[in-house]
Amino acid sequence: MYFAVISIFPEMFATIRDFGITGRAITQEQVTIECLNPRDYTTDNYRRIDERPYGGGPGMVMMAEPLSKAIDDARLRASQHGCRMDAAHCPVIYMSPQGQTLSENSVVSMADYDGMIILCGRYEGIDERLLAQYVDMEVSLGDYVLTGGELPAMVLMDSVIRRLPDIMGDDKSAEQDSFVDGLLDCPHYTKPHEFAGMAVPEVLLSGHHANIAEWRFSQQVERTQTRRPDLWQAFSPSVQQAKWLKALAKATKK
Ligand SMILES: Nc1nonc1C(=O)NCc1ccc(Cl)cc1
Repeated sequence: MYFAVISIFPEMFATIRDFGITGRAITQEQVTIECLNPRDYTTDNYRRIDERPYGGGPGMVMMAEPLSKAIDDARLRASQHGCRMDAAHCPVIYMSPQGQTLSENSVVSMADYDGMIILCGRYEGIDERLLAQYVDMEVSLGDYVLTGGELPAMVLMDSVIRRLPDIMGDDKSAEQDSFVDGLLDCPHYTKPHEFAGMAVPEVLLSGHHANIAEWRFSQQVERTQTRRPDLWQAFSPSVQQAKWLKALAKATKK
């Protein structure tokens, strides 16, 4: 999958390029991340990418011209990487609190794209005419305001890369499917057997995989019911999960 990020701080993206699963996806050439700096598309001596806002007010606004040239170049490079250049296959995504809130479901569908071009804003905002002309999708991490779009862009790329095929190996399915089903994750334990006077739940040491799977599901149910009743309301169990729920209901009735 091809990612182009438009940002005045390209160095920030070393965070996902140089470490962990996202870094490995790049070395294994499953993922390409290119950073394009709008400053490289300016024509004046000061390499201006921001100006005072029309209508007055505090701060600066990012100018349309350098961003439009950077996005045009990103589109060219995306097509050279084999991306089909339309909104359904390689959208221009703008990270902002005004966008649609990111969820695991939308991450899963975005993993099907050939690529994406992610626009990272700074200052007070980006000239609206640039957004109108180029942006296919506005995405928000949540209702809080950061100093720029770079961290949101890295969160988006990290979550999408994690859902690409052959990235997470075979252990992905277990923990991943549970959350995608709309339940919170179960607790996890590892060595040593005892920590701070607390042991590990016996069932996890039993080697009884069916009981372990049922116990983990019951923990997910309990956590989701207590911490996220909204998710619990929306939850639709699989056939196996419905069987476990029935058994759980019986057990709690006794
Ligand atoms: N919450 C969020 N979810 O996605 N992005 C955010 C966010 O706060 N961006 C900060 C931001 C975005 C655009 C500009 Cl021009 C300046 C700062």
